[in-house]
Amino acid sequence: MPQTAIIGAGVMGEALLSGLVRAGRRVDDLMVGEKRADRAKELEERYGVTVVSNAEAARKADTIALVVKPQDMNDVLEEIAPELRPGQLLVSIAAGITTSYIESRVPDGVAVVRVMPNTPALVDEGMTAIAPGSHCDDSHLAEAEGLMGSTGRVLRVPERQMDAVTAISGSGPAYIFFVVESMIEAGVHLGLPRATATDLVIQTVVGSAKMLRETGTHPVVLREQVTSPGGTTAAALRELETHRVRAAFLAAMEAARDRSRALAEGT
Ligand SMILES: NC(=O)C1=CN([C@@H]2O[C@H](COP(=O)(O)OP(=O)(O)OC[C@H]3O[C@@H](n4cnc5c(N)ncnc54)[C@H](OP(=O)(O)O)[C@@H]3O)[C@@H](O)[C@H]2O)C=CC1
Ligand SMILES: O=C(O)[C@@H]1CCC=N1
Repeated sequence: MPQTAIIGAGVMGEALLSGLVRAGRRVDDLMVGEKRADRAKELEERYGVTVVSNAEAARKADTIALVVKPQDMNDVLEEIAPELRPGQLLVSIAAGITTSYIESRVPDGVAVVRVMPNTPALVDEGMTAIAPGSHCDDSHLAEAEGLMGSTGRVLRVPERQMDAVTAISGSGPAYIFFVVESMIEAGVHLGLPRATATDLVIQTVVGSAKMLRETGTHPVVLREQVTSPGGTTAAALRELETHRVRAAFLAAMEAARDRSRALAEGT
């Protein structure tokens, strides 16, 4: 069986590893590149996966997922480049790092796919966008799709859209958790016990997400269904507009897109 290595076993690296294991990938066909001994032991105990040096991962694996921070990417590529050979596939999860950045640091003929997942991958509800580099064929894209498909949905996009994707779905879960946090605090302000407010908000978010996915109805229509004339929802939405929440979301996601672009320049 083809061997897959994951270099960088933090939040997303472990999300990918656990997704592959849950999806039935044989642990014997997986390996992890991790430099910290205590973390390596933890992963070996939790998943039964073999932890190796980055160089060994690069030498042995057919597909190598690069799951380190953008700021660590150059060092990792310098370390593994001498071990790489044409025909191998690099799948990069790092925000902002372009396929051309990676291609210029590895031997010719190594295929690169850039992907942007999100943390709901941990519960198999991830959203990943994937974009091919310049030496990719369809089998490389299909391999990356299979890898990321173990943790949720996968969408192919042109690479020029990746910074926007990062701003929307990559960082997206944080915005939703921020809204949830704010609604729970508001419930507490209104006199609800914290546990009650938490239950109410979480189920409201889960139910609303399910309606969006299962009905396919436009969010504006779903919002209008909740908004009775002269009622409570209209009063609340008016406050959100007065506080320019819609404009704040636009500005926030433009900032995330711009930050993604800047990460490639190492700033
Ligand atoms: N978190 C998220 O929601 C998302 C993150 N991403 C991207 O995923 C990547 C990883 O992010 P995240 O998992 O959150 O970050 P983490 O900091 O949790 O994980 C990065 C891991 O890489 C390890 N690492 C650093 N240098 C090396 C090296 N030379 N060799 C092997 N391992 C190394 C770190 O180890 P140590 O701690 O010992 O330094 C750490 O375990 C980033 O590029 C990010 O842009 C993409 C989508 C969503
Ligand atoms: O905040 C970040 O830079 C990473 C990329 C997308 C989500 N987390």
